[in-house]
Amino acid sequence: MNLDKVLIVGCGNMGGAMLQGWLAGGVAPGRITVADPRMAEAPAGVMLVREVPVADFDVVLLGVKPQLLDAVAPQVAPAIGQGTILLSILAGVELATLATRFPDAKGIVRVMPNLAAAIGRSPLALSGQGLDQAGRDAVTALLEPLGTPEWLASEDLFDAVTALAGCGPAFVYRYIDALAAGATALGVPRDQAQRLALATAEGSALLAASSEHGPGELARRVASPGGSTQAGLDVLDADQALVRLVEAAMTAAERRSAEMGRDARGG
Ligand SMILES: NC(=O)C1=CN([C@@H]2O[C@H](COP(=O)(O)OP(=O)(O)OC[C@H]3O[C@@H](n4cnc5c(N)ncnc54)[C@H](OP(=O)(O)O)[C@@H]3O)[C@@H](O)[C@H]2O)C=CC1
Ligand SMILES: O=C(O)[C@@H]1CCC=N1
Repeated sequence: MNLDKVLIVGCGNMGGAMLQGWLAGGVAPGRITVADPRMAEAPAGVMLVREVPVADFDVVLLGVKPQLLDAVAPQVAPAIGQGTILLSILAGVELATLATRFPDAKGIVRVMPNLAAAIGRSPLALSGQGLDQAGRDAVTALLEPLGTPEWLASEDLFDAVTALAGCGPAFVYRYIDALAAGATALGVPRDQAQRLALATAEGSALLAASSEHGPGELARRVASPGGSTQAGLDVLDADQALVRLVEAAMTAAERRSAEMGRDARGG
């Protein structure tokens, strides 16, 4: 299946990151049209329009806020022909909700990426309806330049996966800031602490990604018995303090996704 012509509707933070990732990954700019009312300019070769054109696209990527679904759906519907696959990155909004707004789509796929799509390093969780294996394979191939697409066993996992893959970078950035703030409190100059915290996070993630060992074993290798790392880990691990805090944050994010989905369902 040939997914040649792509329309991005709403090219803000996340749609823009996907556009950047596709171009960096070698997708020809002439394949992509962007419909966004206020985007200042599109990268060279990408067509920028202010309103959704009446044309058949192979793929329409919906990149607006979930709360705008009902306002945008009538504008987008004319761009969806019998052969069009709709990709939605809208947090919370279910396949069934999308199907009522876009009944003509050949297939509908929810995608949960994150901002690292811009550098081809995003997880991309997928759940879809209406596509055969060839269609799913074509969607996977289209998304591969953005990172690591993987299909979920069930759409029921989507809000949980949103809390991880979609929101996750913000949680990681908070942790990097917390490392820097911790060092600043110990007297390290703020800008130096920020540099060291970022380099620590970058090196640790790259090492974990390329290591045969999991994060637990890597942490064990950092922590000499009775040493300074173990003293710090004892604080993070006491009463599962860090795990419980992160679980609470992810639960809140998951609930908010589900709530946005319910709001969109009722629209
Ligand atoms: N940000 C993230 O990291 C992630 C976001 N998402 C999902 O991505 C979606 C977009 O989020 P995000 O990129 O952060 O939001 P943004 O507000 O940055 O992007 C939305 C874009 O849509 C534009 N827009 C508004 N109305 C229309 C319209 N009628 N037609 C076309 N474009 C329109 C907005 O323009 P203007 O600003 O001028 O109104 C803006 O450029 C959300 O549904 C979110 O759930 C999913 C994963 C991660
Ligand atoms: O905050 C949000 O709702 C979106 C979904 C995942 C990341 N950003």
